[in-house]
Amino acid sequence: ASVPNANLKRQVSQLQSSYDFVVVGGGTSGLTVADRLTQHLTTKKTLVIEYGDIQFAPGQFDPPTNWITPHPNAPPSWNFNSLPNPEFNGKTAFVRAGQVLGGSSAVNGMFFDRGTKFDHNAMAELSGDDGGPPLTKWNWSGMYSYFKKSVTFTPPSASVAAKYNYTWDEAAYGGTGPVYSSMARFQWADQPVLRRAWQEMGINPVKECADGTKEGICWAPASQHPITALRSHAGNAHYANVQPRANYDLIVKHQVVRVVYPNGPKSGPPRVEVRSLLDNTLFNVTVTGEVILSAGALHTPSILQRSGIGPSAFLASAGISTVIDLPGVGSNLQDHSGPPVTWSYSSPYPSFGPLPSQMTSNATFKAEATAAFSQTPAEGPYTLAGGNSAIFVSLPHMTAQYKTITKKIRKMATDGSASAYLPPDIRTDPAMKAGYKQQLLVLAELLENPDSPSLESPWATSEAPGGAMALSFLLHPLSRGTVRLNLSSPLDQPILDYRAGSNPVDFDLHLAQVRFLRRLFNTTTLQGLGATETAPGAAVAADDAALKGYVKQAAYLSFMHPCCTAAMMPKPKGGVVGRDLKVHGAKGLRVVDMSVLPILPAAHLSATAYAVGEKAADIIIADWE
Ligand SMILES: Cc1cc2nc3c(=O)[nH]c(=O)nc-3n(C[C@H](O)[C@H](O)[C@H](O)COP(=O)(O)OP(=O)(O)OC[C@H]3O[C@@H](n4cnc5c(N)ncnc54)[C@H](O)[C@@H]3O)c2cc1C
Repeated sequence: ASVPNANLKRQVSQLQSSYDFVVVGGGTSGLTVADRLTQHLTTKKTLVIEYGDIQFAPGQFDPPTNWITPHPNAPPSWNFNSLPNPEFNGKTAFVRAGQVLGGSSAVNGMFFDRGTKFDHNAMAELSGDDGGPPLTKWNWSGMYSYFKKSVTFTPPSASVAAKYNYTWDEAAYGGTGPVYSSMARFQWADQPVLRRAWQEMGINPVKECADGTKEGICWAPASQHPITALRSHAGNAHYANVQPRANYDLIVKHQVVRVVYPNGPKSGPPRVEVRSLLDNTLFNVTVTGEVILSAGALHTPSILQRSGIGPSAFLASAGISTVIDLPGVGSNLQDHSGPPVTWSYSSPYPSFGPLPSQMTSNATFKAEATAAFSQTPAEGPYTLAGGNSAIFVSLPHMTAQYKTITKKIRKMATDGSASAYLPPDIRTDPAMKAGYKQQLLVLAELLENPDSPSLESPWATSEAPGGAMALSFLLHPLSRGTVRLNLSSPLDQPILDYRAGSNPVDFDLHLAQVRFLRRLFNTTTLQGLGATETAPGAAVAADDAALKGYVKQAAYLSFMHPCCTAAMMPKPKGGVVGRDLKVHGAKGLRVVDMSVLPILPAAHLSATAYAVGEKAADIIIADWE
């Protein structure tokens, strides 16, 4: 990585006496906002305060890793283990978040897709869209231009496109944003096998999945440079590659503890209390314009709670005086989750080649892969990152019984029984109940829509230890978890209570997904290869209770997409921010990161984090210009 040439500070003494804007967290959304603010509001000074350091390479999937290498709970990532999930036999969710300049975009799988127009229209409905100014509309038409703006897309060469049958539509792109989006120049040998099998299951290839519709088989670009295939992330795109700007300061290895309103939250902006990770000293940054919280879905709610903004009962238990009682802070946690189906082939798997296991088992293959990546343009397995294809399937295309499921959801929403599934400490709160009811009604509509995917199965390869697998992602979960401060150590990572499966309808959805994916084993392609199902197995799948047992045992409870912990919904619906992203009742304080989504989209989240950052920047610039 190039050495950053903007104004890097490592000591508090190097900071200016006050800033117009302080962005808390130099991650995916935060650096997007900081870049745009400093570019357009040239007389205003912006400071980014980042917990991690500048540590750009290697990220996950970058050489010299073995394609997927576990990271320790240390920079550049935080690892979280959630509280045990009783509905999943006490299993914990393993979640990771970026702890580095660039945030999670610097460590993620680089799968670079977008949600659907149905997702974003649903979010707009939940945000309380009442026909206000276009800038604060969060429906698809209010978001699409920001998805486009945030990236520069480079189509694959004709030969690469022909080799892998890549399809795309440049009309979905056309922006010149500093984040690169391009197609891999490599696929593992079994990739086309699954693609053929999915088509035999009636899942049709979609030419372009980034234009608001994506029900079918999708190619997604990766967030990587089109020639070098190096990871493109917020740290290099929105900071290191920015020409020096006198109004753009960054301090790294400092933790924002909280925001402080000395005269109450109506007389903002607040000052920002910061802790040096070098010597543990505390100091305040004076802000004259706004504080923008962009610490990600797991840390933004922690900062709000330490600031006295959150569920008052919880704050009282933590010994923190309530500044604003906002029960939604950290109370709407969602993530993608689900079990795989697995199989083996009668002939030895390596009749396909190459496969990812060769990265660890064959030193020559790995050396060749490393050399290929250094070519111009880069070639080989390292250009694929975590993979760039997936199926996205709607509930009506998975099961004829879909209306039984959506009827159940509507019933529990309208008769009020659903509130029993909310986290215990906010369960009786009228605003949280009203908001959850609306979320469920909106989700029932999404789940019923034959064009709105509710299952994703991503694949770069089906190879897995001991055989082959296809994962299922529950794209629109109904269960809600919490992020709460660790009372014995409130400056540390917060406590995550995923509460996976607390709404029982999530199991109906998991069961429908597994049963649908098992149809793979009846396809001519997999039968022809002698595929034998290893899990869950026909006997288990035939029985609801047994299959539920399998889901509990085999599910991954996080696919690293935590969100929605400071939801953009009205205050009487349990929301934390309005459509202008301002925290309800707090002057000079906004949230701009994946916390603000009210529900998960049918997508991995980084493209959405950039688009939200771009849109937020325009909203803030319009307010201050
Ligand atoms: C391992 C992994 C794999 C993933 N795979 C994909 C994928 O393939 N495709 C995809 O689209 N998405 C993927 N995601 C998700 C996606 O990258 C994130 O959802 C998105 O980048 C989040 O953006 P954000 O701006 O909300 O937060 P982040 O980008 O995480 O930024 C938050 C920043 O705040 C900093 N911070 C936290 N607390 C403080 C504090 N108190 N003071 C100062 N700074 C603080 C953090 O260090 C971080 O830099 C993955 C995520 C992970 C972790």
